[in-house]
This record gives sequence, structure tokens and C-alpha cells, in this order.
Amino acid sequence: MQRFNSVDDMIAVVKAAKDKAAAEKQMPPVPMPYTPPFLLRMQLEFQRKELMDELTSKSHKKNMRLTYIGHEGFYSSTPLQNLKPILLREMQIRVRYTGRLLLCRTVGPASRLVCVTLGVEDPDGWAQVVSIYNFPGTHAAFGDELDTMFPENSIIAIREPMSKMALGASHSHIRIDSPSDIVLLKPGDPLLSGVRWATGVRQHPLLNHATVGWKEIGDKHFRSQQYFAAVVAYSNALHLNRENVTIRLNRSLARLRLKHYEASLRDLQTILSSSCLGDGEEVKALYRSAQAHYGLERFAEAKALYERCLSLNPSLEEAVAGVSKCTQRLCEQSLGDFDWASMFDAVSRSASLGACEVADYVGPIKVAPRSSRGGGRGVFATQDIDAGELLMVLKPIAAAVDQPTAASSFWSFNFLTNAMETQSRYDLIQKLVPMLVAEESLTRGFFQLYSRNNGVKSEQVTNDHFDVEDSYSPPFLVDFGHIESICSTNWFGFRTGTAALKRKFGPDDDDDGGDSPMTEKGTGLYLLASYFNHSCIPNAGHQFFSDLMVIRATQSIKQDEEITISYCSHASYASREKNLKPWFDQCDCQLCIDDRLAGSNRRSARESLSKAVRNAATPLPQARDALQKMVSTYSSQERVRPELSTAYHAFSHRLQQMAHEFVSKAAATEAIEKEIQSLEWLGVEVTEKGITEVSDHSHLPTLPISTRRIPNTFGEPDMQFLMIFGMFVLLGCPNRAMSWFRAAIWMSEKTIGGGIPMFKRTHSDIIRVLGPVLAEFLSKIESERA
Ligand SMILES: C[S@@+](CC[C@H](N)C(=O)[O-])C[C@H]1O[C@@H](n2cnc3c(N)ncnc32)[C@H](O)[C@@H]1O
Repeated sequence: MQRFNSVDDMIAVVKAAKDKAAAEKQMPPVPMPYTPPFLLRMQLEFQRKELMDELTSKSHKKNMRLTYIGHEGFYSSTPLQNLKPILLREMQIRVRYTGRLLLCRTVGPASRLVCVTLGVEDPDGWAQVVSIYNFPGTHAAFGDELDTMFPENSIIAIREPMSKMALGASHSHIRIDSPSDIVLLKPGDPLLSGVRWATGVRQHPLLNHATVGWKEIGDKHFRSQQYFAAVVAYSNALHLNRENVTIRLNRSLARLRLKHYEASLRDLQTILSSSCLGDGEEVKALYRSAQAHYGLERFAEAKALYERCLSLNPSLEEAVAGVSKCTQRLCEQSLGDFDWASMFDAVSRSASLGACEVADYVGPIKVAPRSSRGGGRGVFATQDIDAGELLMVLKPIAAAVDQPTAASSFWSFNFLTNAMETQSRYDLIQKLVPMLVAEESLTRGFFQLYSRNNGVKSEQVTNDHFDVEDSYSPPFLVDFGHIESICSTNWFGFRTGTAALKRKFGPDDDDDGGDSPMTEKGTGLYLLASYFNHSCIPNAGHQFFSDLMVIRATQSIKQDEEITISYCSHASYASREKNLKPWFDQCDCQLCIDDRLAGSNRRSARESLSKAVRNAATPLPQARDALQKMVSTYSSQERVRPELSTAYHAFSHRLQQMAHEFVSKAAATEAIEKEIQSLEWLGVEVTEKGITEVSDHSHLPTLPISTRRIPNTFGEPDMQFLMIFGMFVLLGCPNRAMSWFRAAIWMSEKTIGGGIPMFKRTHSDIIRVLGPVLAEFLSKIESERA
């Protein structure tokens, strides 16, 4: 990782790095120089101190940091038993030693900024730096966590090593990108038989402490919430004494905290199968098993286990609470019965991930093959679906949030998407690694996802040195580039806090979460949601309660019809094409087909006319003229015209301001007409376009629009409904105003759910701005419903 003062600096460095990598590839191999282990140890001790000082310093200078996603990495796919040993002095810099295995022992302390840096010596006493990227549990580890994970004199084997010049440094290093390319060897491993170390015999660090010593180290990490290091220490203790129930119980708890539920259950099943459990140990193991099943969304099993705990200890209050939580989750899971307003409140109270404690829900949908579109799968309706119906509620398998501080910001250049990504994207990938090592079913689900760069590679090569008791050995050989590629194709962005759910007047500032200092941008990876293909005019829409993803139908959908969502909601073809690049080169939805048919001349004319209309400096008559010209850039068949809709809305907005400022009925009337047209270009079927007041509102249809479609992809129709409402209030037409107000409430119920209590929460800013006028209409509807 390097540090910078500006984004321009970073872009220059990315370019230089690309050039350097290309140049390095052309350079000839050179012999590896001899480095004595003691010299390397001194350098590493100094480096660790420097890094620790930096990580803990309160320097006021803003640091910008840059790292990379998806640059050319390597992983070995050869089974360990087929690899022949090699020594450092036999190696040349810039040569990949395929079919070979480097056995070495660590010298000096480990340190980490982006990767873990280790010093190693080989049996002949030659030393070399090793940079380990993407290793489970190391992403946020430093100091004594690293000492637990890579204690001095650890013996490691590196599959098919290659030494190269370190970027921005003058020394060579062996860079490891895949967690399965490094194997931490236990005492007695057959690979160590007959090995003699030129620098002398030293005790294997796993034997430096007895079982009790490792347990104490594990407990210390646990207390400091360093759960991964705790698991490593407990695993070492268990290696020395597999029968120790207390330590296995401790490890199961640390694994629960890491959300490694399957790994935790493995421990708990071992404990529960033991015939000699001490006082309270059975209840503890049952209680934790219930928690693990709960985490795995197996609520019926969890409930039965909580009940078993109660049969052994009726006063266990946590188990009583567990039973009631399971009952609630089962309702959510099977019926899609969620308390949306409470979920909104939970998200507004806490910025943390997982603020909504609810079950996942899968509605009437299934994943099925499709003849095209990436991996060729898509999501389909299993029955006829109404607009607004809930299709899915899903928690991420991993999520992260950006954490810019006053002192530093972090960026990651993604070679796969050719874009500068934020910290949460990089962190998400790093957080996934330990999950993929620990959780088998999650791993299986993850590797079935499509990646734009590599397609679907669901068959993984088994790791022949895998040990289920071990904390970092993955069960398969890991192509880390593939992990990065799956993530880059499937991740979703979200915002913590309630900003994304709340409606407010005026344009949404994309760089700022808006209403709460707790708002952060985040990234999540969701299994089922990754199968939805994109359409610019989709029939479903997604939103987030922080990292909880919710998908609803936005149109009536027929059984077996494909269900699509929108990956980006830009109005113009050019910006949609640009923003959809990470997924595909050409979108095959009807809107894009129509836009392509229109041709580039019409599209660019449309874009510049739209700019003119939206520019507040364009005089009204010219803006009106530009609107008319825009219409003529379309042929007759396009029903949805997002750019035209945006332009009509912008024009109407100016008229609304005039209407307020000059109390102009003419402006208000035209504003309503233009806003209605804007809605129609979004695909809204407006069934009641009348402008004059009706004395008897029973003659008005309940809603002025058809309920077959909720076109919430572009713009914010509910806000447009409220704007029309406002104009009718100004014109003194309360019955018409009421009908548009009902449309706004209907829209909120169909897109977010939760009835009027939720409408009040999501529209609190508007209710405040419009004050008593809106409150009067709202209370009328409330009393009707009471
Ligand atoms: C998140 S995946 C969607 C599921 C994927 N089809 C599968 O089988 O797993 C995204 C990929 O699907 C394909 N895709 C989705 N929507 C598409 C569209 N509108 N036009 C073309 N390809 C699309 C692209 O290959 C894209 O990279």
C-alpha cells in the first residue's frame, strides 16, 4: 500500500504501476542474492515498529491510501504431494517454480499494512521476504494477533513460489496471493521428516506453550474481541489436547462471534457426542448450537434446541428469549410478515451492519436457466405476482462499510472494472476469505455465482493438505482472482442509516448520505440476489435497510416470466452504457434496444436538449421549445422515455416555483400537466388527468393512476405525486389533491410497505416542510382507516 495526497496522485501511480508490471515482465531473470537471516530479522523488527507507530499515531496529516483489486495474481493448482522441494539459492528472481515447494521457517516478527510481511529462512540458511496477501483473519490483524497467527519459527511451505521485485522497493520478495499457496506445518508433519536447519534446531512454536498457555492466549484475544486470533490460539491448544471440552466450547463461541456458524456447529457436535460432559457444559453446548442454527436461518432447529436447554434448565432466560425470537423469525421466513416500521427504527438507531434482526424470506421466485445473460441463469416467477408483492428479503454473506476518517482515506484500484473503488469493496473481499474457509455451504453457494471475467467455475480443486480442525487451511485450492472477479460482478452498494429510505425534496446529493451523521456507504454480497439479471425498465425493484436487501415486484408479473432489477438507474443511454460496463458491454433490454435504434445523432441531440431544459438559466420559452424538440427525437413506439420524463419534471419544477412565488394559477395548471406527462414517460398509466375540481369526490377514482405498475426505477414518482398534490392545494382543489396524496401513500406502501406509520417515517422531512396542510390530509386518511 502506498500513501498519497490526492486522487490524481493515485491515478498517476496506478498508471506507473501498470507500466512497471509490464516492464518487469520483459526483464530477464537474475540470481537470488544471499541475505543472512539475522540481517532480515533486524529489518523486520524495525519495519514492525514503524508500522505499529503509524497505525497508532494521531497524525493530523490526511493520508490517502491505495491498494489493488484484481491485478494479475497466481494460485497453485498442483496437489502438495506432487511438488518437489526447492531451496532459495536454486531460485532466480522473476521465475515461477512450477512443480516445486519451498519449505521455510519464519525469522523475526510479522507485520501488516495491506499484506502480512514475514521474513523466512530456508533449511540452508538463506533468507527472503514473503508478502502474504488475502490470508484469512489477517485483514485487520496487527501486533500480538499476528504473533499468535505467525509466531517466530513457524514452519511454512509455499507452493510453486516466485520471487519478484517489490513494487516501489528495491528488494525482492515472494508474493503470495492465494491462502492455499501457503501451508502452515504442524510438528510431526511428514514434509518435515529429515529436514535439517543450517541455523540450528528450534522448538516448533506450537510447542512453546502447553495447552493451558494457548488457552490463556485465546482467552486474551477473545476479551479483546480479536476472535480470529482467539480461534487460532484455541486451535493450537486443541492440537495439543483434542479432548478438552472447555477449550472447544471457547472456540465455538469465538466462531459464533465471527459468524462462522458451520465451524462452530462442528465443535459443538463434537462436544455433544462426548460421554463425559461436566456441569452445565451440555446446556452451554446446546444453547450455542441453537445460536449457530439461528445464524444459519434454521429457526425450527434453533427453537427445538432452545427448548431442550429449557428442559435442562427452566430458568435460562436467554433460551426463553431465543424461543420467542425463533417464533418471530419463522413467521417472517414463511409468510414474509415483517414489521417494516420497527426495521426502519432499528436502522435509524444504529449505524452498524446487521441492525435489522430479521429472517431471510424467499417469495414466489426461483433461479432457473436462461438462454443468455452471463452464467445463463436468471430469476423467474413461480406464480402470478402483483405489483408491490414482496419477493425477497436477504442478508449479505459479507458486508463492509467505508470508514473515511479525518486522518485517512482508502481507495482501491480495480483492474477488473478499471475503476477506483472505495474501501468497503476491498474490505468486503477480505472479510469473505475467512468465511469461505470456515463455511462450507456458503462457499459452495459463492462459487456457483457468475463472474464476468471467468464465467462459472463451480468445481473447486480439493486441498490435499486441508485439516478441518485448522483455522486457516481452505478446503480447496483458492484462485483468489476468481473470488475478486465474482465479487466485482455481484456486489451491491447500500447506505447505512435511513437516508436511502427517506424521501426529501430537492436533488439527492450522491456524495452525502444526507440526513444523518451515521450514514456510510457500504458494499454487500448477496447469494440469491446475485441471480437477478438487469433491465433498465425492470419489473422488480430493490432497496436496503442498511445491509438488508429487500426486493419487490414493481409490475404484475406472470408465472414463469423472468424477474429483473436495475443495476443502475441513469436516464441517458450513454451514462447507462458507461455505468453498466462492469457487467456487460451491451444491455439487451427493450429500452436499450430502442435507444440503439434511435442512433447516436438523435441520442446526443436528446442529451443536449435535456441539458438545456434542466438548466435553470435557459429562459422558459426556450426550455419549452427544447422539450418539444426532445419529443421529436423519439419514434412512436417507445413507451418509457426516462430522459424526457426527467426533462418534463425539471420544467414542471420551475413552473411550480413560479406558481408559489407569484401565486399563479396558470403556472400551477401547466406544472400539473407537465408533471403528469413526466409520469407518463416513466410508464405510469395516469387514469385521471382532470385539472378542475370535482365537488363530489365520490366520482373520482380511488387513485388517479393504474396500480399495475410502480415505475420507481427512474426519478421518484411518489415525490411527483406529492408535487401534483401541492399544486392542487394551491389551486384550491382539495378533492383532486387528496386523490394524488393517496397515490403517494399507495406508492410508499407498495415500495417499502409498513402502511401509514412507515409513510410518516420515510416522508418525515416533507411532512415537516409542508406542515399543517399535509398533516390535515394525512389525519383524514388515518381516520378513514381506523
Ligand atoms: C449478477 S449476474 C446475473 C446472473 C447471471 N446471469 C448468472 O447466471 O448468474 C450479472 C451478469 O448477468 C448478465 N446480464 C445481466 N443482465 C443483463 C442484461 N440486461 N444484458 C446483458 N447481460 C446481462 C451479464 O453477463 C452480467 O455480468
